[in-house]
Amino acid sequence: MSGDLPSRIADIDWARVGGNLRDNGWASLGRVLSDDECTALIKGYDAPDRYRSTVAMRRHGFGEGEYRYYAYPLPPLIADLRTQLYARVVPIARTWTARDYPADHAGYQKQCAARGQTRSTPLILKYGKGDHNRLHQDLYGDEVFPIQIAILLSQPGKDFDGGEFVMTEQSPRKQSRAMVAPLEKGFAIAFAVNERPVEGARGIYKVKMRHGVSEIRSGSRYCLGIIFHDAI
Ligand SMILES: O=C(O)CCC(=O)C(=O)O
Ligand SMILES: [Fe+2]
Repeated sequence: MSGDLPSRIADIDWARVGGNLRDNGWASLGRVLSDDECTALIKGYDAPDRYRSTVAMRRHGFGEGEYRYYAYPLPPLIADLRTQLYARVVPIARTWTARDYPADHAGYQKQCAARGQTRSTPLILKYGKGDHNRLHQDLYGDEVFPIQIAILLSQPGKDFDGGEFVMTEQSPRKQSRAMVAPLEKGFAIAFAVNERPVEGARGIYKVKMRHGVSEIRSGSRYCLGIIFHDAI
């Protein structure tokens, strides 16, 4: 892949992303990280001083597998991804909530801090054979930024099999809709954290979204999660 991170992010068709998010609650961003960047992040999984905590998913009923929250200050690549992606999704988030979110992530973090949310939320998840991530929403307090990003760090069909990124959407008076996002190593997806607005005949209503990962059948799968609100 070519170009530095700002040009890769600038090259994404953000109007299409906004349209896909509006219509389906998720959008592919295409390739955002190089193979080398993915591999370096995976290697960093075992460097404990990068992280503020490690979560064994089974203990909390979250599934099977493990994840780690990056500690502040974030590694430069993670910090750059978070601030640059925030600047692109914030106009979309404003149309979802009619809230005038700050234009830059530092400004938004101040609003999180004012509600007691100061702990970092970017995370790296690690799954082995038989692991999975139950359908959930990444809520870490009352302050919720409505869109988040995940970047797959491993290659399906080579590093692992199974382990698909799945989402459900629950609309009032309807059965749930299931969606599967195709991802490859270094590819990213933007998706709704908890709900998205839908324009109905009688005004706007909300549909509930959840995301998770189906069982990994073989190999190991790593994923980077970029959540824009901080945690209590
Ligand atoms: O491992 C995945 O693909 C999903 C990770 C996840 O739940 C997240 O990024 O919030
Ligand atoms: Fe998640």
